[in-house]
Amino acid sequence: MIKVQDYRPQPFTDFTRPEDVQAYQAALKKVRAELVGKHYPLVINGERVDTAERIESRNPCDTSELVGTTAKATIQDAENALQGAWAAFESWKKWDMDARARILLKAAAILKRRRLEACALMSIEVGKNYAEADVEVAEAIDFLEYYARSAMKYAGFGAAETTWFEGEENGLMYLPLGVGVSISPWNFPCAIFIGMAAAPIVAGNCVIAKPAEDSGLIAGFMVDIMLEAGLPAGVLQFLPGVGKEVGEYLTTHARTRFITFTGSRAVGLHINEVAAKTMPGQKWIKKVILELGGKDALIVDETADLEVAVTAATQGAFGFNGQKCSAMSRLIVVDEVYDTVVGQFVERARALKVGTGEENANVTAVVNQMSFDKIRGYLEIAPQEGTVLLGGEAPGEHGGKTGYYIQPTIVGDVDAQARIAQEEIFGPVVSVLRARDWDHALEIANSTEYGLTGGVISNKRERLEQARHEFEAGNLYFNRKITGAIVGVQPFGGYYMSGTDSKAGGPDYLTNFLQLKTVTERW
Ligand SMILES: NC(=O)c1ccc[n+]([C@@H]2O[C@H](COP(=O)([O-])OP(=O)(O)OC[C@H]3O[C@@H](n4cnc5c(N)ncnc54)[C@H](O)[C@@H]3O)[C@@H](O)[C@H]2O)c1
Ligand SMILES: N[C@@H](CCC=O)C(=O)O
Repeated sequence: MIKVQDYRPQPFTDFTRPEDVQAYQAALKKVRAELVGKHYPLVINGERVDTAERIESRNPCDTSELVGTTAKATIQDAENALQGAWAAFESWKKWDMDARARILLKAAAILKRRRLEACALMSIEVGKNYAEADVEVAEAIDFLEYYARSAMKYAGFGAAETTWFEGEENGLMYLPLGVGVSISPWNFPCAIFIGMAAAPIVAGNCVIAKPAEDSGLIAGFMVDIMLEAGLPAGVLQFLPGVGKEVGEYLTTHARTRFITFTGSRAVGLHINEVAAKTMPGQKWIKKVILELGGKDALIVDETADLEVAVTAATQGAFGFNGQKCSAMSRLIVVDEVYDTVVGQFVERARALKVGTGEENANVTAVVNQMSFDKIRGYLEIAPQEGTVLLGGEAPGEHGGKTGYYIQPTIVGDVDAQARIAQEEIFGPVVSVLRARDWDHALEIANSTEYGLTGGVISNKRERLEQARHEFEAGNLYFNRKITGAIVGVQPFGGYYMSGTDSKAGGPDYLTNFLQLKTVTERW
């Protein structure tokens, strides 16, 4: 058995220290010199495979800048990746669990050394500011370290307990599923991309990883680290491509054993539907793991510490421009403190600095034209659905740079059933809802089809206990922000329309990618 010290999450960098800011700025220069402009081909069976067409990755904070390109996989590439992964599975499934875990631990060590480069690349590719990028790379390291250790629980015959039965030996063993496809979003393009690949891989599966179109470079960077760590050919196939093309091909394929998907509700539900249809020659029921969107609420009651409330609301709403499934997009405040809380929240948000990821602004540009247009659509209906207290405009430029800039926006007195209170906007736009009292606030919080994150700022113990049971959220937080789950500390995932509650970074996450076999021998 592998000998490692207990898992401890990575500490975050303190960017109030000038030396840490300088180190980050040096990394930005290094990345501009060495990674910007780079092209990442596909990786199939350990070989770099290029394609005639390419996917461009542009800086959302300055769309004139081409950050780099990836290959654009064809259907034939997807087929080759799938067949190659099944061939690799024949040997990978026989590796000892600790040998597989060692590769993740080595990848974590490499990423620790290249932490600043990964951060800087995300600042340029998706517009993360320093702290957001730093926390994400810490999470990526944590996923590798945590899943490597979790894997040990599932090694060998008898890994899960059975009851003694006279005259027989009975035992359970965990087996990998086979080859699966991992489809990831652009908003956590390092941590979620690698977490969704590393977990099935350490469990003995082979994975075709399809990154989001907007974040192929950081994904390619992570694949290079996994290969450098010693992952054998074919175990991780890197397949940047268009979701509707290669994603669709693989999710409907008879030889796909499992699909792990993180992204929008619409695409997730579509995948769930097509994956449920049995294709000719298919000999299993596909396993589908879905992590989808949210319409996450924070309740502030009249007993709350208002400073805690305003800080939690500001961080939860505007961290990475609200582009988190966990973002606070509904602030529910009881009438008695509504005006005070909302007034302070608006002032705090007004002070946020808008700019580029590289400038370390609080709020940067949203990821792409589609997001920009979608959010603009919500800004147009906002005045009919409430009172716009802050922002409300989408200037599309900042400091002379064209980019997908949206003003931090707060809309007050929104009805709980309004579209901006029900639909995921995925941008820096918050709906504030007035509740008569605590019971009404909880009722409003539970009035969407989602169930991802939620929070309560209150000093009343009975209410916190009630919320513990009745607030419908996969991740519930009291007296703090509702974003920023840490691997192993706050296993993450939602239920209802937010997903299958698989709890990434949790103690049972690897069982999503394992099947159990009972073996009995009569003596
Ligand atoms: N619950 C979570 O843990 C979690 C975490 C991060 C993001 N999200 C959600 O992700 C969404 C934002 O990410 P996004 O815009 O990249 O989502 P998206 O659904 O547009 O895309 C996600 C991935 O799916 C692929 N895809 C698109 N169409 C496909 C198809 N027909 N078949 C197969 N694959 C297809 C895309 O190429 C991309 O790689 C938000 O809704 C957010 O809440 C959820
Ligand atoms: N796990 C992240 C959210 C991931 C989705 O975007 C958080 O807890 O804030």
